[in-house]
Amino acid sequence: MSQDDEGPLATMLSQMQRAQEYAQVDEGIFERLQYPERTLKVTLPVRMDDGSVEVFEGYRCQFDSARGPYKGGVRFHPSVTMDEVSALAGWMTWKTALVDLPYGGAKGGVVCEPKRMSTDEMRRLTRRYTEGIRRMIGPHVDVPAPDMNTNPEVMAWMMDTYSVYEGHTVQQVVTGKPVSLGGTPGRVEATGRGVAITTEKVFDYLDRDLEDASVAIQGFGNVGSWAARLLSERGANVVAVSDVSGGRYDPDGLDVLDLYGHAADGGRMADYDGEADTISNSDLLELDVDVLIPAAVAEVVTEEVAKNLRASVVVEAANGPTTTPADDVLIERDVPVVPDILANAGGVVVSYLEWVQNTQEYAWTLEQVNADLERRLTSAFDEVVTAYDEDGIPDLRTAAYSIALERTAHAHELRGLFP
Ligand SMILES: NC(=O)C1=CN([C@@H]2O[C@H](COP(=O)(O)OP(=O)(O)OC[C@H]3O[C@@H](n4cnc5c(N)ncnc54)[C@H](OP(=O)(O)O)[C@@H]3O)[C@@H](O)[C@H]2O)C=CC1
Ligand SMILES: O=C(O)CCC(=O)C(=O)O
Repeated sequence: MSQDDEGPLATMLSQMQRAQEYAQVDEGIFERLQYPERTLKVTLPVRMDDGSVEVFEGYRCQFDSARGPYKGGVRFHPSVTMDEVSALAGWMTWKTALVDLPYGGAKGGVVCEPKRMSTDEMRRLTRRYTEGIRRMIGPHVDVPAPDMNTNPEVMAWMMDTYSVYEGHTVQQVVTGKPVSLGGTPGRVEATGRGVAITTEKVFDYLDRDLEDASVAIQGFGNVGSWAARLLSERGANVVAVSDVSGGRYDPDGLDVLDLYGHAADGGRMADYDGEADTISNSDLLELDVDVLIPAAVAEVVTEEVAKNLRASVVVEAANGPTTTPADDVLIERDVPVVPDILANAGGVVVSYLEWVQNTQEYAWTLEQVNADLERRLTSAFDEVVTAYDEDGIPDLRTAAYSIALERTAHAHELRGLFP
Protein backbone atom coordinates (compact mmCIF):
# COMPACT_ATOMS: atom_id res chain seq x y z
CA MET A 1 0.00 0.00 0.00
CA SER A 2 1.20 3.51 -0.63
CA GLN A 3 0.52 6.60 1.48
CA ASP A 4 0.99 10.33 0.69
CA ASP A 5 4.54 11.61 0.94
CA GLU A 6 3.64 14.99 2.45
CA GLY A 7 1.58 16.14 5.42
CA PRO A 8 1.36 15.01 9.06
CA LEU A 9 0.93 11.31 8.27
CA ALA A 10 4.04 11.29 6.08
CA THR A 11 5.92 13.09 8.88
CA MET A 12 4.79 10.52 11.45
CA LEU A 13 5.81 7.65 9.14
CA SER A 14 9.24 9.12 8.46
CA GLN A 15 9.77 9.53 12.22
CA MET A 16 8.94 5.82 12.64
CA GLN A 17 11.21 4.81 9.79
CA ARG A 18 14.16 6.71 11.26
CA ALA A 19 13.63 4.99 14.63
CA GLN A 20 13.33 1.55 13.05
CA GLU A 21 17.07 1.70 12.25
CA TYR A 22 17.67 1.54 16.01
CA ALA A 23 14.59 -0.32 17.26
CA GLN A 24 14.94 -3.12 14.73
CA VAL A 25 11.40 -4.27 15.18
CA ASP A 26 10.45 -7.39 13.19
CA GLU A 27 9.89 -6.26 9.58
CA GLY A 28 6.40 -7.77 9.36
CA ILE A 29 5.25 -6.06 12.54
CA PHE A 30 6.84 -2.78 11.45
CA GLU A 31 4.97 -3.01 8.15
CA ARG A 32 1.69 -3.46 10.07
CA LEU A 33 2.43 -0.56 12.41
CA GLN A 34 2.59 1.88 9.51
CA TYR A 35 -1.16 1.61 8.87
CA PRO A 36 -4.05 2.62 11.11
CA GLU A 37 -6.35 -0.28 11.96
CA ARG A 38 -9.48 1.62 10.93
CA THR A 39 -10.89 5.10 10.36
CA LEU A 40 -14.59 5.95 10.43
CA LYS A 41 -15.82 8.97 8.52
CA VAL A 42 -19.19 10.35 9.61
CA THR A 43 -21.41 13.08 8.19
CA LEU A 44 -23.25 15.07 10.80
CA PRO A 45 -26.40 17.08 10.01
CA VAL A 46 -26.89 19.85 12.58
CA ARG A 47 -29.73 22.35 12.91
CA MET A 48 -28.10 25.78 13.24
CA ASP A 49 -29.55 28.57 15.38
CA ASP A 50 -30.95 30.35 12.29
CA GLY A 51 -33.03 27.28 11.36
CA SER A 52 -30.79 26.10 8.51
CA VAL A 53 -29.19 22.62 8.42
CA GLU A 54 -25.44 22.30 8.00
CA VAL A 55 -23.70 18.97 7.37
CA PHE A 56 -20.29 18.56 9.04
CA GLU A 57 -17.66 15.87 8.48
CA GLY A 58 -16.04 14.01 11.34
CA TYR A 59 -13.57 11.17 11.83
CA ARG A 60 -12.38 8.69 14.43
CA CYS A 61 -9.18 6.85 13.63
CA GLN A 62 -8.09 3.83 15.70
CA PHE A 63 -4.42 3.27 15.02
CA ASP A 64 -3.29 0.38 17.21
CA SER A 65 -4.69 -1.43 20.25
CA ALA A 66 -2.08 -4.11 20.98
CA ARG A 67 -1.26 -2.54 24.37
CA GLY A 68 -4.86 -1.80 25.44
CA PRO A 69 -7.96 0.24 24.60
CA TYR A 70 -7.51 2.97 22.00
CA LYS A 71 -7.00 6.39 23.61
CA GLY A 72 -6.85 9.90 22.21
CA GLY A 73 -8.49 13.28 21.98
CA VAL A 74 -11.11 14.84 19.74
CA ARG A 75 -10.27 18.00 17.82
CA PHE A 76 -12.78 20.55 16.47
CA HIS A 77 -10.95 22.64 13.87
CA PRO A 78 -11.44 23.81 10.26
CA SER A 79 -8.21 22.14 9.11
CA VAL A 80 -9.10 18.60 10.29
CA THR A 81 -8.51 15.96 7.57
CA MET A 82 -8.39 12.18 7.54
CA ASP A 83 -4.63 12.38 7.00
CA GLU A 84 -4.17 14.59 10.05
CA VAL A 85 -6.44 12.47 12.27
CA SER A 86 -4.53 9.32 11.22
CA ALA A 87 -1.17 10.94 12.07
CA LEU A 88 -2.52 12.14 15.41
CA ALA A 89 -3.79 8.61 16.16
CA GLY A 90 -0.34 7.24 15.36
CA TRP A 91 1.30 9.82 17.62
CA MET A 92 -1.11 8.75 20.41
CA THR A 93 0.02 5.13 19.92
CA TRP A 94 3.69 6.02 20.36
CA LYS A 95 2.92 8.43 23.21
CA THR A 96 0.96 5.93 25.33
CA ALA A 97 3.66 3.29 24.70
CA LEU A 98 6.48 5.69 25.61
CA VAL A 99 4.91 6.64 28.95
CA ASP A 100 3.96 2.99 29.43
CA LEU A 101 0.19 3.33 29.78
CA PRO A 102 -1.99 0.26 29.09
CA TYR A 103 -3.50 1.88 26.01
CA GLY A 104 -3.25 2.01 22.25
CA GLY A 105 -3.77 5.14 20.18
CA ALA A 106 -6.70 6.87 18.48
CA LYS A 107 -7.80 10.38 17.53
CA GLY A 108 -11.00 12.06 16.41
CA GLY A 109 -11.82 15.28 14.67
CA VAL A 110 -14.67 17.32 13.27
CA VAL A 111 -14.20 19.87 10.49
CA CYS A 112 -15.82 23.00 11.91
CA GLU A 113 -15.12 26.57 12.97
CA PRO A 114 -15.97 26.61 16.70
CA LYS A 115 -15.40 30.37 17.00
CA ARG A 116 -18.30 30.97 14.62
CA MET A 117 -20.70 28.61 16.44
CA SER A 118 -22.92 29.18 19.47
CA THR A 119 -22.76 26.91 22.54
CA ASP A 120 -26.08 25.31 21.49
CA GLU A 121 -24.73 24.57 18.00
CA MET A 122 -21.55 23.09 19.49
CA ARG A 123 -23.62 20.88 21.79
CA ARG A 124 -25.80 19.61 18.93
CA LEU A 125 -22.71 18.94 16.81
CA THR A 126 -20.98 17.10 19.68
CA ARG A 127 -24.04 14.92 20.28
CA ARG A 128 -24.32 14.08 16.57
CA TYR A 129 -20.61 13.24 16.40
CA THR A 130 -20.85 11.01 19.48
CA GLU A 131 -23.88 9.22 18.01
CA GLY A 132 -21.89 8.77 14.81
CA ILE A 133 -18.90 7.12 16.48
CA ARG A 134 -20.62 5.52 19.48
CA ARG A 135 -20.37 1.96 18.17
CA MET A 136 -16.60 2.21 18.05
CA ILE A 137 -15.99 3.80 21.47
CA GLY A 138 -16.50 2.46 24.99
CA PRO A 139 -14.70 2.37 28.36
CA HIS A 140 -12.67 -0.70 27.41
CA VAL A 141 -12.63 -0.12 23.66
CA ASP A 142 -11.74 3.47 22.81
CA VAL A 143 -11.74 6.39 25.24
CA PRO A 144 -11.86 9.94 23.75
CA ALA A 145 -10.58 13.07 25.54
CA PRO A 146 -10.12 16.81 24.85
CA ASP A 147 -7.81 18.27 22.21
CA MET A 148 -7.97 21.55 20.27
CA ASN A 149 -11.24 23.45 20.85
CA THR A 150 -12.75 20.72 23.00
CA ASN A 151 -12.95 20.99 26.78
CA PRO A 152 -14.61 19.45 29.87
CA GLU A 153 -18.04 20.72 28.77
CA VAL A 154 -17.71 18.94 25.41
CA MET A 155 -16.59 15.78 27.23
CA ALA A 156 -19.69 15.99 29.46
CA TRP A 157 -21.91 16.13 26.35
CA MET A 158 -20.07 13.14 24.85
CA MET A 159 -20.43 11.14 28.05
CA ASP A 160 -24.13 11.98 28.28
CA THR A 161 -24.86 11.04 24.67
CA TYR A 162 -23.05 7.70 25.00
CA SER A 163 -24.76 7.02 28.35
CA VAL A 164 -28.25 7.68 26.93
CA TYR A 165 -27.76 4.79 24.48
CA GLU A 166 -26.35 2.50 27.20
CA GLY A 167 -29.25 3.25 29.55
CA HIS A 168 -27.00 4.21 32.47
CA THR A 169 -24.18 6.65 33.20
CA VAL A 170 -20.82 5.49 31.82
CA GLN A 171 -18.23 7.91 33.15
CA GLN A 172 -15.15 6.01 31.86
CA VAL A 173 -16.14 6.40 28.21
CA VAL A 174 -14.32 9.76 28.02
CA THR A 175 -11.69 11.52 30.11
CA GLY A 176 -11.17 15.23 30.68
CA LYS A 177 -14.68 15.54 32.14
CA PRO A 178 -15.71 18.25 34.62
CA VAL A 179 -14.52 17.22 38.10
CA SER A 180 -18.11 17.18 39.38
CA LEU A 181 -19.00 14.55 36.71
CA GLY A 182 -16.19 12.08 37.31
CA GLY A 183 -13.31 14.16 36.00
CA THR A 184 -10.05 14.29 37.92
CA PRO A 185 -8.46 17.29 39.55
CA GLY A 186 -5.40 18.23 37.53
CA ARG A 187 -6.51 17.14 34.03
CA VAL A 188 -7.18 20.66 32.70
CA GLU A 189 -3.62 21.79 33.40
CA ALA A 190 -1.98 18.34 32.96
CA THR A 191 -0.60 18.81 29.45
CA GLY A 192 0.88 22.21 30.30
CA ARG A 193 2.25 20.78 33.56
CA GLY A 194 3.92 17.98 31.59
CA VAL A 195 5.46 20.57 29.27
CA ALA A 196 6.84 22.45 32.30
CA ILE A 197 8.16 19.23 33.86
CA THR A 198 9.91 18.08 30.67
CA THR A 199 11.36 21.56 30.08
CA GLU A 200 12.82 21.46 33.59
CA LYS A 201 14.15 17.94 32.94
CA VAL A 202 15.88 18.87 29.71
CA PHE A 203 17.49 21.87 31.40
CA ASP A 204 18.79 19.59 34.18
CA TYR A 205 20.06 17.16 31.56
CA LEU A 206 21.88 19.96 29.71
CA ASP A 207 23.25 21.23 33.02
CA ARG A 208 21.48 24.55 32.61
CA ASP A 209 19.39 26.58 35.02
CA LEU A 210 15.73 27.23 34.17
CA GLU A 211 15.71 30.26 36.48
CA ASP A 212 15.32 33.35 34.25
CA ALA A 213 15.56 31.28 31.04
CA SER A 214 13.59 33.09 28.32
CA VAL A 215 10.62 31.23 26.81
CA ALA A 216 8.49 31.89 23.69
CA ILE A 217 5.21 29.99 23.32
CA GLN A 218 3.15 29.78 20.12
CA GLY A 219 -0.49 29.04 21.04
CA PHE A 220 -2.11 30.31 24.22
CA GLY A 221 -5.00 27.87 24.60
CA ASN A 222 -5.28 25.15 27.21
CA VAL A 223 -1.75 23.78 26.76
CA GLY A 224 0.19 26.97 25.96
CA SER A 225 -1.37 29.09 28.70
CA TRP A 226 -0.85 26.45 31.40
CA ALA A 227 2.70 25.81 30.24
CA ALA A 228 3.33 29.58 30.50
CA ARG A 229 1.87 29.78 34.00
CA LEU A 230 3.68 26.73 35.34
CA LEU A 231 7.02 27.64 33.75
CA SER A 232 6.76 31.13 35.27
CA GLU A 233 6.12 29.50 38.65
CA ARG A 234 9.34 27.53 38.12
CA GLY A 235 11.31 30.74 37.59
CA ALA A 236 11.43 30.91 33.79
CA ASN A 237 10.81 34.21 32.03
CA VAL A 238 8.00 33.93 29.46
CA VAL A 239 8.76 36.68 26.95
CA ALA A 240 6.36 35.90 24.08
CA VAL A 241 2.99 34.18 23.58
CA SER A 242 0.50 34.12 20.69
CA ASP A 243 -2.86 32.95 19.41
CA VAL A 244 -4.26 32.99 15.87
CA SER A 245 -4.59 36.78 15.97
CA GLY A 246 -0.83 37.24 16.59
CA GLY A 247 1.50 37.52 19.55
CA ARG A 248 2.76 39.74 22.34
CA TYR A 249 6.42 40.15 23.22
CA ASP A 250 8.34 41.78 26.06
CA PRO A 251 12.04 40.89 26.38
CA ASP A 252 11.83 41.71 30.11
CA GLY A 253 9.02 39.19 30.60
CA LEU A 254 5.24 39.20 30.14
CA ASP A 255 2.63 39.38 32.88
CA VAL A 256 1.49 35.81 32.28
CA LEU A 257 -1.38 35.85 34.77
CA ASP A 258 -2.79 39.03 33.27
CA LEU A 259 -2.58 37.51 29.77
CA TYR A 260 -4.20 34.32 31.07
CA GLY A 261 -7.10 36.37 32.50
CA HIS A 262 -7.43 38.27 29.21
CA ALA A 263 -7.60 35.00 27.21
CA ALA A 264 -9.96 33.36 29.74
CA ASP A 265 -12.36 36.29 29.23
CA GLY A 266 -12.35 35.53 25.49
CA GLY A 267 -9.80 38.24 24.61
CA ARG A 268 -7.47 37.87 21.62
CA MET A 269 -3.74 38.57 21.89
CA ALA A 270 -4.13 41.27 19.23
CA ASP A 271 -6.52 43.17 21.54
CA TYR A 272 -4.47 42.87 24.73
CA ASP A 273 -3.94 46.34 26.19
CA GLY A 274 -1.22 45.45 28.71
CA GLU A 275 2.42 46.47 28.27
CA ALA A 276 3.97 44.38 25.48
CA ASP A 277 4.92 44.77 21.83
CA THR A 278 3.05 42.95 19.09
CA ILE A 279 4.81 40.16 17.21
CA SER A 280 3.71 37.91 14.34
CA ASN A 281 3.42 34.15 14.78
CA SER A 282 6.28 33.60 12.33
CA ASP A 283 8.63 36.08 14.06
CA LEU A 284 7.84 34.48 17.42
CA LEU A 285 9.24 31.16 16.15
CA GLU A 286 12.58 32.78 15.35
CA LEU A 287 13.03 34.84 18.54
CA ASP A 288 16.40 34.76 20.31
CA VAL A 289 15.21 32.83 23.39
CA ASP A 290 16.38 29.89 25.47
CA VAL A 291 13.26 27.80 24.86
CA LEU A 292 10.75 27.73 22.02
CA ILE A 293 7.46 25.95 22.74
CA PRO A 294 5.16 25.42 19.75
CA ALA A 295 1.75 24.81 21.41
CA ALA A 296 -0.73 25.26 18.56
CA VAL A 297 -0.86 23.42 15.24
CA ALA A 298 1.30 20.93 13.30
CA GLU A 299 4.14 21.62 10.87
CA VAL A 300 5.00 25.20 11.95
CA VAL A 301 8.71 24.49 12.35
CA THR A 302 9.58 24.06 8.68
CA GLU A 303 13.05 23.59 7.20
CA GLU A 304 13.31 27.36 6.69
CA VAL A 305 12.23 28.15 10.26
CA ALA A 306 14.68 25.53 11.58
CA LYS A 307 17.52 27.26 9.76
CA ASN A 308 16.60 30.66 11.24
CA LEU A 309 15.52 29.49 14.68
CA ARG A 310 17.57 31.01 17.50
CA ALA A 311 16.16 29.14 20.52
CA SER A 312 18.67 26.77 22.09
CA VAL A 313 16.01 24.17 23.03
CA VAL A 314 12.64 23.28 21.46
CA VAL A 315 9.94 21.66 23.59
CA GLU A 316 7.03 20.35 21.48
CA ALA A 317 3.76 20.99 23.29
CA ALA A 318 1.75 20.72 20.06
CA ASN A 319 1.43 17.44 18.21
CA GLY A 320 3.66 17.26 15.14
CA PRO A 321 4.95 20.85 15.05
CA THR A 322 8.28 19.95 13.37
CA THR A 323 8.58 18.65 9.80
CA THR A 324 11.18 15.98 8.99
CA PRO A 325 13.42 18.30 6.92
CA ALA A 326 13.33 20.72 9.87
CA ASP A 327 14.32 17.89 12.20
CA ASP A 328 17.34 17.21 9.98
CA VAL A 329 18.41 20.85 10.25
CA LEU A 330 17.96 20.91 14.03
CA ILE A 331 19.97 17.69 14.44
CA GLU A 332 22.72 19.18 12.26
CA ARG A 333 22.65 22.41 14.28
CA ASP A 334 22.67 20.44 17.56
CA VAL A 335 19.44 22.02 18.87
CA PRO A 336 17.79 19.55 21.27
CA VAL A 337 14.08 18.93 20.61
CA VAL A 338 11.97 17.36 23.36
CA PRO A 339 9.53 15.45 21.12
CA ASP A 340 5.75 15.84 21.33
CA ILE A 341 5.18 12.22 22.37
CA LEU A 342 7.14 12.99 25.55
CA ALA A 343 6.64 16.73 26.11
CA ASN A 344 2.84 16.74 25.79
CA ALA A 345 2.20 13.31 27.32
CA GLY A 346 1.06 14.84 30.63
CA GLY A 347 -2.50 15.09 29.30
CA VAL A 348 -2.93 11.43 28.50
CA VAL A 349 -1.14 10.37 31.69
CA VAL A 350 -3.70 12.25 33.78
CA SER A 351 -6.50 10.99 31.51
CA TYR A 352 -5.35 7.50 32.45
CA LEU A 353 -5.47 8.46 36.14
CA GLU A 354 -9.03 9.74 35.61
CA TRP A 355 -10.03 6.47 33.92
CA VAL A 356 -8.47 4.47 36.78
CA GLN A 357 -10.41 6.55 39.33
CA ASN A 358 -13.67 6.04 37.40
CA THR A 359 -13.02 2.30 37.20
CA GLN A 360 -12.24 2.11 40.93
CA GLU A 361 -15.07 4.54 41.78
CA TYR A 362 -12.59 6.28 44.07
CA ALA A 363 -11.38 9.88 43.74
CA TRP A 364 -7.76 10.93 44.20
CA THR A 365 -6.50 14.27 45.49
CA LEU A 366 -4.77 16.81 43.25
CA GLU A 367 -1.51 16.12 45.11
CA GLN A 368 -1.76 12.38 44.33
CA VAL A 369 -2.48 13.07 40.68
CA ASN A 370 0.39 15.55 40.28
CA ALA A 371 2.87 13.29 42.08
CA ASP A 372 1.96 10.33 39.86
CA LEU A 373 2.23 12.50 36.74
CA GLU A 374 5.67 13.77 37.74
CA ARG A 375 6.89 10.24 38.53
CA ARG A 376 5.73 8.83 35.19
CA LEU A 377 7.12 11.69 33.08
CA THR A 378 10.44 11.62 34.94
CA SER A 379 10.77 7.92 34.31
CA ALA A 380 9.93 8.28 30.58
CA PHE A 381 12.32 11.24 30.23
CA ASP A 382 15.13 9.27 31.89
CA GLU A 383 14.53 6.30 29.58
CA VAL A 384 14.68 8.55 26.52
CA VAL A 385 17.95 10.26 27.46
CA THR A 386 19.48 6.92 28.45
CA ALA A 387 18.67 5.50 25.01
CA TYR A 388 19.99 8.69 23.39
CA ASP A 389 23.24 8.63 25.39
CA GLU A 390 23.93 4.91 25.13
CA ASP A 391 22.65 3.77 21.75
CA GLY A 392 24.26 6.30 19.41
CA ILE A 393 20.84 7.62 18.42
CA PRO A 394 21.00 11.07 16.70
CA ASP A 395 18.18 12.86 18.56
CA LEU A 396 15.70 12.61 21.40
CA ARG A 397 12.74 12.01 19.06
CA THR A 398 14.33 8.95 17.52
CA ALA A 399 15.26 7.68 21.00
CA ALA A 400 11.65 8.13 22.17
CA TYR A 401 10.25 6.43 19.07
CA SER A 402 12.58 3.47 19.30
CA ILE A 403 11.35 2.79 22.86
CA ALA A 404 7.71 3.21 21.82
CA LEU A 405 8.06 1.04 18.71
CA GLU A 406 9.79 -1.75 20.63
CA ARG A 407 7.08 -1.75 23.33
CA THR A 408 4.26 -1.81 20.82
CA ALA A 409 5.90 -4.49 18.69
CA HIS A 410 6.55 -6.58 21.79
CA ALA A 411 2.82 -6.45 22.62
CA HIS A 412 2.04 -7.67 19.09
CA GLU A 413 4.52 -10.53 19.52
CA LEU A 414 3.22 -11.55 22.95
CA ARG A 415 -0.35 -11.58 21.69
CA GLY A 416 0.60 -13.70 18.72
CA LEU A 417 -1.02 -11.26 16.36
CA PHE A 418 1.06 -12.56 13.46
CA PRO A 419 0.45 -16.29 13.09
N1 LIG B 1 -5.50 19.59 25.27
C1 LIG B 1 -4.67 18.59 25.54
O1 LIG B 1 -4.76 17.96 26.60
C2 LIG B 1 -3.58 18.24 24.59
C3 LIG B 1 -3.28 19.01 23.48
N2 LIG B 1 -2.19 18.70 22.72
C4 LIG B 1 -1.82 19.51 21.58
O2 LIG B 1 -1.51 20.84 21.99
C5 LIG B 1 -1.85 21.76 20.95
C6 LIG B 1 -2.78 22.82 21.51
O3 LIG B 1 -3.94 22.19 22.05
P1 LIG B 1 -4.92 22.94 23.06
O4 LIG B 1 -4.14 23.92 23.85
O5 LIG B 1 -5.70 21.89 23.73
O6 LIG B 1 -5.86 23.69 22.06
P2 LIG B 1 -6.70 25.02 22.30
O7 LIG B 1 -7.79 24.97 21.29
O8 LIG B 1 -7.07 25.17 23.73
O9 LIG B 1 -5.67 26.20 21.98
C7 LIG B 1 -5.02 26.27 20.75
C8 LIG B 1 -4.22 27.57 20.73
O10 LIG B 1 -3.47 27.63 19.52
C9 LIG B 1 -3.81 28.84 18.82
N3 LIG B 1 -3.71 28.59 17.39
C10 LIG B 1 -4.50 27.83 16.61
N4 LIG B 1 -4.06 27.87 15.34
C11 LIG B 1 -2.95 28.65 15.34
C12 LIG B 1 -2.05 29.06 14.35
N5 LIG B 1 -2.21 28.68 13.08
N6 LIG B 1 -1.01 29.87 14.72
C13 LIG B 1 -0.87 30.27 15.99
N7 LIG B 1 -1.70 29.91 16.98
C14 LIG B 1 -2.72 29.12 16.66
C15 LIG B 1 -5.23 29.13 19.26
O11 LIG B 1 -5.55 30.48 19.00
P3 LIG B 1 -7.11 30.93 18.93
O12 LIG B 1 -7.68 30.66 20.29
O13 LIG B 1 -7.00 32.36 18.58
O14 LIG B 1 -7.73 30.05 17.87
C16 LIG B 1 -5.10 28.82 20.75
O15 LIG B 1 -4.44 29.87 21.41
C17 LIG B 1 -2.46 20.91 19.83
O16 LIG B 1 -1.46 20.57 18.91
C18 LIG B 1 -2.94 19.66 20.57
O17 LIG B 1 -3.04 18.53 19.73
C19 LIG B 1 -1.38 17.64 23.02
C20 LIG B 1 -1.64 16.84 24.09
C21 LIG B 1 -2.82 17.01 24.90
O1 LIG C 1 -5.97 12.72 27.21
C1 LIG C 1 -6.02 11.95 26.28
O2 LIG C 1 -6.52 10.84 26.33
C2 LIG C 1 -5.43 12.32 24.92
C3 LIG C 1 -4.94 13.73 24.79
C4 LIG C 1 -4.48 13.95 23.38
O3 LIG C 1 -5.30 13.99 22.49
C5 LIG C 1 -3.07 14.03 23.07
O4 LIG C 1 -2.22 13.68 23.90
O5 LIG C 1 -2.73 14.42 21.93
